Order: sequence, then structure tokens, then C-alpha cells
Amino acid sequence: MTLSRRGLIGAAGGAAAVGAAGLAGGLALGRTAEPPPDPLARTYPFHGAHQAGIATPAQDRLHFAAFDVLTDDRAKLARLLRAWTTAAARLTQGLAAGEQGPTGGSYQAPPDDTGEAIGLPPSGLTLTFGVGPALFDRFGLGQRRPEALTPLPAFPGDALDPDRSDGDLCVQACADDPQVAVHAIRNLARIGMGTVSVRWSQLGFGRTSSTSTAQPTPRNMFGFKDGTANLKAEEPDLLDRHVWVPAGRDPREDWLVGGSYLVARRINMTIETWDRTSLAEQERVIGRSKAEGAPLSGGDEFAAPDFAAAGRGGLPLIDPRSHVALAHPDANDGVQLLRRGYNFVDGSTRLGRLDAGLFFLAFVTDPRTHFIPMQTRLASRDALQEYLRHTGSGLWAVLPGVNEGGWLGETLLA
Ligand SMILES: C=CC1=C(C)c2cc3[nH]c(cc4nc(cc5[nH]c(cc1n2)c(C)c5CCC(=O)O)C(CCC(=O)O)=C4C)c(C)c3C=C
Ligand SMILES: [Fe+2]
Repeated sequence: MTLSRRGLIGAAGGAAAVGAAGLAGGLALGRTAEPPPDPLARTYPFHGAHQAGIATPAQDRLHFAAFDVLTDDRAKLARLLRAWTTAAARLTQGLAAGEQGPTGGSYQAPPDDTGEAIGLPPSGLTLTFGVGPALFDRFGLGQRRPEALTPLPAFPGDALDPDRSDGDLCVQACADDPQVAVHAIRNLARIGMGTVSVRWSQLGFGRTSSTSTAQPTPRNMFGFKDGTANLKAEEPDLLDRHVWVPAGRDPREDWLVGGSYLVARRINMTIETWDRTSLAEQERVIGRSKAEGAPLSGGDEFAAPDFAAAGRGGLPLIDPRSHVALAHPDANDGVQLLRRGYNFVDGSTRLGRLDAGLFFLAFVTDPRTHFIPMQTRLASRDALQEYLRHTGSGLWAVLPGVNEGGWLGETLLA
């Protein structure tokens, strides 16, 4: 029997409690009140042409983990990916990682779920899996490593920590409850014990991008709206052009059709320096207003920026070295990214400064056209760069979606 995590806390008691609340509410309003839908009860389908966690509306919390594969045995890796598929299909629907659950198995054996999500709703959990460039040669798959899956080049000003970079596999867990996201990664790591080990992981909060027009634009750690001009789920043609891997582009990519590429950058933001910067300078550096997120050329948040508009003295209203001017499709051969990043604060440094910033995540159809040229431009010319330090990095091929009965990585390893 598969019980939902809510079921585990006692179906009878829960039903009674809901019934009583519903009755009281109905009486007070003089009608039978439907309780408002609980957003934490939301689930996203695990199966489909694309993995969830890319075009699905961005949740509020993140636990991202990169794994090293400890074995050279291809069958063992395939077994792990099968086991991860089963667990992920369950976890994302609000079930325990294994069929016995945290307390239902043998008293003499470790439980097949760690238990910290008992009683928690599904919380919109999505789990998104990717494979890194280093995996291929080790498993005799060199011929199937796409040209696009080449480690990112060094960019000017990079200060990358190898202990926060790269990895053979990655899992992005997003949920509206941090404990649900952490629980998912912990259980996947537990299932993988002996085959994989966590290389590094990153927690995030306050999604810094909206990926649906239904979502209000959140703010980053510099206080600016972030995600205004992002690609949105409601734009399937643009997602086809800029996010998904198409058929027939590179024979080495045939197993990846319907997948994507994920670029992760841990970007420290020098919060204390920014906080001593005038509002005028902050807006000049971004190219948008802080209050509304509107382009400095005028209009509301969603107005198109006019890079030719000039103000007093003939100077452009949007500084050509502002972040928005240099990241805009006009400056990047029409390229757009699906950004899905999160704020992070990992405590404070010994100097009392916040170890904080943006864990930048972008899903792209090809990093060679959709990230590398843009980041090269930003790293050398963007006025924002003065306030940033890139401290972690990784590139993964994001596996295509899984059909019922299929498994993650099947097209690559079967
Ligand atoms: C290489 C790609 C990008 C990196 C790295 C990056 C870092 C970064 N961005 C902000 C804040 C904002 N970015 C905004 C827009 C924006 N940024 C990128 C790309 C990268 N950003 C793009 C493609 C865009 C959209 C440009 C456009 O089409 O107009 C904005 C404006 C609001 C918005 O549209 O999202 C802000 C604010 C930070 C703080 C940061 C590193 C920490
Ligand atoms: Fe940006």
C-alpha cells in the first residue's frame, strides 16, 4: 500500500479535523464552504516529455546537489538511476522514498525513508537530474558526449572553488518547503551510498526568477526585481528555440532530445559594498528602477527597454554598460535564457560580511550559444561585475523526461 506522507499521520484524525473545520466555516458563512486550495498540496507530474523543474513555475526553495560517481561499472550506474527514478516518482507525489516508509519496514533494518518529511505535504517538489562532462569517458561513452557538453571556459574575474564546482551528476530539488527539498536530496544520497557521494550542495531561498506569467517577480539580494524579462512557461515556441535540445542537431546528442543544458554559477554578491552605494548608482548599474523594476528608459516593469532613448545632455537613459543592456537579447544575437536561480546566505565571513549571493541556474539549448558568449561579455564589461565574485560553477546535460515505466538515463545507458 502506498500511503501519502499525510496518510502516515493518521487518516481518520485528519479527516475528522478537516470535517470539523469545514462544518464550522460552513455554518459561519451560511453555506457549505470549500476550503481554499492549499498551495503546499500541489504536485507536479514526474513523467513527461521534459523533466519537471525547468518550465514548471519556480518554487521558493532549493537544495541543489552535485555527485561524484564512485564506480566504473556501467550496470551499477544504471541500477542507481533506476532506483533514483522510482524514488523521485514517489517523492514528487508526496510519498515516502521507499514502499515501507520511515517506520513501516523491519525493526532490524534501516528505514527506506529518513522520516523528516512525515506529515509534510508534497510542497510542489520537483527533482531534475543531469549528467556532467566527466562521466562519459569513464563509462566508455566518449562517442556520446555532445560537443556542447564541454566544461565551461574560465571567465575574467572567476574565483572558482573546486569544492563548489562540477560533478558527474546533479540533482536540483525545488519545493515550497525547504525541509521537503532537503529530505529529497538526503534520500537520493542515501539510496546512492556506495555508488555516488555528494561532492557539494547548495541551499537557496526566495526564487530569483519567475518562470510563469502567473508569478510575481521576486527580488534578489541587491533588492532588485529579478526575472522580469525571463523566458516563461507560457512561451512554448521560445522554449523550443532557447531551452530544449532539438532532434537532429548533433548525432552525439540523439539521447538528449527533449533535454536541456544546465549552467550553475554560485555568485557571491558584495552586499556591504552595495549597501553603501547610492540608489542612483544601483539603478544605473542594473539599468532598471529599484521600486518597480521598470527600464530606466521609461514605462512599467514589463515595458521593452529603449536603449537609444537619451536624457538631458544626450546621454543614454540606460547605461550601455548596465547589466540589462549587456544581457538583453539585442546585445546577444537574440539569445534568451531560462533563468531559475535562488538567493543564498551561507552565514557570515570572519570579517562579518554576509556570505551571500545568487545561485544562478539557467537552462539552455546550447551553452556555446546561450551562456558562454553572454557571460564573456558580462565578465569583461558589465558594471555589475564590480559587485560580484563567481565562486562555483558547473555544466550538466539535463536528461530528457521519463515516460511511465522508463528510467532516467535510459536513452544514454540502456
Ligand atoms: C550570463 C548570464 C547572467 C548572469 C551570470 C547574471 C547574473 C546576475 N543577474 C543579476 C540581476 C539581474 N539580472 C537581470 C536580467 C538579466 N540577467 C541575465 C543574465 C545573467 N545574469 C539576463 C539574460 C537578463 C535579462 C535581460 C533582458 O532580457 O532584459 C535583472 C533585470 C530584471 C530581469 O529581467 O530579470 C536583474 C536585476 C544579478 C544580481 C546577478 C548576479 C549575482
Ligand atoms: Fe542578470
